[in-house]
Formats: sequence, structure tokens, C-alpha cells
Amino acid sequence: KKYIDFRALVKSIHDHPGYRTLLPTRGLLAFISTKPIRGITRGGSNGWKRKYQDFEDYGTDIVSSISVLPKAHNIFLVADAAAIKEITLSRAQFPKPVKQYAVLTFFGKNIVASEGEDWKRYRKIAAPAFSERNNRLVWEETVKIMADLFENVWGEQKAITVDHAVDITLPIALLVIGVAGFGRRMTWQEDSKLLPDVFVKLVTPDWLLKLGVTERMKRANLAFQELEACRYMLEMIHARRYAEKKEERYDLFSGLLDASEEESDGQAKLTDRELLGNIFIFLLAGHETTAHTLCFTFGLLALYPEQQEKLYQHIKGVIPDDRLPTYQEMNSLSESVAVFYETLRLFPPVINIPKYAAEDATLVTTDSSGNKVVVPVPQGSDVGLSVLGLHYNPRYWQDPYAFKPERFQGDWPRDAFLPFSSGARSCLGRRFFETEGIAILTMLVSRYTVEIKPEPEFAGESFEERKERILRVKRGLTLMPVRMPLVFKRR
Ligand code: HEM
Repeated sequence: KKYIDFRALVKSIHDHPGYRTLLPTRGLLAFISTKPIRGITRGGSNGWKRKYQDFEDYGTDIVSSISVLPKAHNIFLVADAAAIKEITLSRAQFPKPVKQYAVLTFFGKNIVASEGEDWKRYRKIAAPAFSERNNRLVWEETVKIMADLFENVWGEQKAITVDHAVDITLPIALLVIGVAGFGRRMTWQEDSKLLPDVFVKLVTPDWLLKLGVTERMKRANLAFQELEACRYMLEMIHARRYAEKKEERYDLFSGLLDASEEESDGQAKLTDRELLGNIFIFLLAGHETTAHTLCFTFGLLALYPEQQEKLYQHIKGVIPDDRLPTYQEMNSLSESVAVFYETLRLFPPVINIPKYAAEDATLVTTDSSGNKVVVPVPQGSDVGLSVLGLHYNPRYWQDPYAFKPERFQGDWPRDAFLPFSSGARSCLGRRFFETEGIAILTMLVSRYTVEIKPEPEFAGESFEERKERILRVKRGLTLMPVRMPLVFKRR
């Protein structure tokens, strides 16, 4: 029976090239081996290592992966820019498989983990919160946070050495989302005192990683922390909603509350639980992705001092004196944007974006000889937008493994750049991140150089070895650096 189902599935996709394995690509069985074993498994957590390799091997930018157990199943992996555009523009035809996001819903339903009417309502309420006024707030508060770091934390020190740069980037991102996301201004000295400890702990990647593996068990253990954080957030909602004097506020939380209070048909647009779910998801989405991207950026600049110098000279060209950069100057800081985009191309926090075919469809790609290939996508097929495959696809990016921020100056293949997804379900916080990131990078690089921390045990390594060590990644909810030992030296 299994064999017949498998043959039928192969036939239904016209035997489109790709993996044919006994074991599935998701779930525990997928992790029996990290490497592919012909006919048995595609290899769990193999995506980072293979990048564009599967597409290269099978000679097509859409690869199928059919497995037999526990039941015949197919997933299409897509690294073709035009096909990805088609998929992300057809939200109804290729929706999100929300089941895969269940882990993100325990605080309440939210914009990231929903589809259909619920998602439409969340997006309509959430989108206005990411306003121009909010962006300006992000910029101004980020500049203050960085100035506070330099003056009151790093002070007179000539060099600041860290064993892992996330020890700096996670708190920066938390302080920014605290004030521009929740209207809670914190300083470096008091940082987590204003947010309860559990709340800070909740946004650490380890928690979600573990939760993902043994969901039910961890849920029970987390019940207490969840309650604490829930209580805290509900208090925040209550306090803000019933505050006597309503001030003008432009943080995301206030934006969400305002939009949600406009009643339609006598009903609040978001229940308290939905507010909670969405607030939590902003915190999660805005914290880890940002901190890890910043960390990779610093690591790359430390590895490529000539790129760092180029960035420094560009910043000095825009802001020649020691004053703080203004929001208006952000648009002139194109070199900072190029450095971030190149970092996000090489290390996209989300390496695969899942969709599925809600109805029978076809996708078009080309084979390695440039011939057009029409791929039948039967209803129910899983479709994975391979962000890594796309970002390392030599068809769009020359010398794809090299760090070359200059490729983002001038004309570049926009459809082949997917770190924030695209179409209706693209990242709402993209501008939030870019504003925050540019402010941080500009402030830091204009005052400090970033270098790799010298460690005697690695004294004899070659550049390639060092690069591999510094840029090692692990996968949690998003892609993260394993250990990035850096030194920030005052210029
Ligand atoms: C480097 C930074 C970031 C990256 C790479 C990133 C990436 C992404 C990606 C790939 C998605 C689509 C996920 C999917 O389809 O499953 C997404 C969605 C989303 N992101 Fe981000 N994100 C970043 C920063 C932020 C920030 C700072 C916020 C908020 C403060 C944010 C809020 C959101 C929201 C609300 C969605 C859901 C949009 C929807 O489904 O309608 N993101 N992000």
C-alpha cells in the first residue's frame, strides 16, 4: 500500500527531480542522520550545510522531496526567484501551514501563526502601529540607548572584550523593543528590572528550542512563567487602557491598543488574549532576529577590516563630526544598509518559509540547460521557500559565498532577496529592524573598531579556519551564531 501511494505521488508530480527517501523530512525521524543517506533520509538540519547544493545536484531550482513513512508525502523546495514571487503573491493559493506555528500561540492567537480571516483582522490592526512616527521613535531611542552604552557602561575603557557578541546585541535589541515596542524606557543599569525576569527569560532562544522538542512536557513546566508574564502583560494592557491622561504614544503596543479599541459592530476588534498573543509575538519577532543579525554583522566586519574601513569612511562622509546621527540622515547611510543586506543574504534568520498548495497549481522554472520546466503542484503539497537556496543561487548572485556589501549598491536582483519573506505575509517589522540596525551600526562603527578577540589557542589558524570558527551557526527558532568572540576598540 505504501509503495503504491509512493508511486502515485511520484507520478502526480511527473517524477520531478529530487529526493526519494523512506524517512520524512520533518519530525524526529528526520533527525536519524544529519547527512543524506541515499534512499533513506534527506538528512535532518542539513539545510544550512547544503544551501544551493540540492538544486545544483538535481539540475533545477525547484526540487521535490518525496518520503514514504509514515505516509507518502511530498515537499517542493523552491530556489527560483520568479516561482517564489508567484507563490508569495498568491496567498490564497499558497497559504501558511499554521499547524507548524502552533508553538507560537500559547500566549494567544497572533498575526504570525494565523491565516485567513483571523490573519486579515490582525494585520489590519497591527500594520498601522508600524508607522512613520514609530520609526522615528525607534531611531531616536536607539541612538539614546547606544549613547548611554558608550558613556555609562563602556565609559573610559579603551577596549571592550566579549566572549560572545550576543551578550551585547541581545540587551540592545531588548532595550529598543522595550521602549519602541512597549513604551517602557529602560537604561543599561536597570534593564530587566522593569520587565520581570521571567519575561526576559521567555524571549531567550533556548526556551523555544526546548519547547519545540518536547512541547507538552515543557508547557507544563512553563505554566508558572507563562502566568507571570500573562499577568504582567494584562496589567500593562489595563494600565494603558484606563490611564487617566492619555498621552500621545507611538510605540507598537499603544498603536495596537488604539486600533483595537475602535469598535466595530459593538465588539472590540481584539480580545485581551489576542492582544496578548500579538504583543508577545512582536517581542519575539523583534528581539532574536535583530540581535543575531547584528551579531553576524559585527563578526563579518571584524573578519573583513577593509569593508569595515569602507563603512567607517562612508559614515564619516555623512556625519563628519562627533554629533549624534539624526533620523533624516538615515536615508544617506546606504553603506550601512548594504552591509546589513549582505549579512542577511549570507545569514538569513529564517532559512525556510513554509507554504502549502491549497488547490492544484503549477510552478514554472528552468533546468540547468535553461529549458523551461512546468512543475505540477497537486493540492496539499508542502512548499518550502528555500531562502538559503535562493540567496546562494549563482544564477542571481555572482560568487555567492563571498561577503560583498557592494553588490547591494545600485541595481540588484530584488526578487532573489527574501530574508523578510515577501507579498502579503512579508515581515511587518522590516523597517523597524532597518531603522534600529542602521542607528546601531552607525553609532558603533563611528566610535569603535570591531576585531576578532585574540585567543592563544587559535593563534596558528588560517583565515579560512578563523572564518569558519567565527561564523559557525546553530538553528533554534531562527539561525544563530554559536560563539562570536569580539573586541570593540575605541577609535
Ligand atoms: C532581521 C530582522 C528580521 C527578519 C529577518 C524578519 C523576518 C521575518 C520573516 C521571514 C517573516 C515571515 C515569516 C513566515 O512567513 O513564517 C516575518 C514576519 C513578521 N515579522 Fe519579522 N523579521 C525581522 C524583524 C522583525 C521585527 C523587528 C518585528 C517587530 C518589531 C517583526 C515583526 C514581524 C511580524 C509581525 C511578522 C508577521 C507578518 C504577517 O504574517 O503578516 N519582524 N519576519
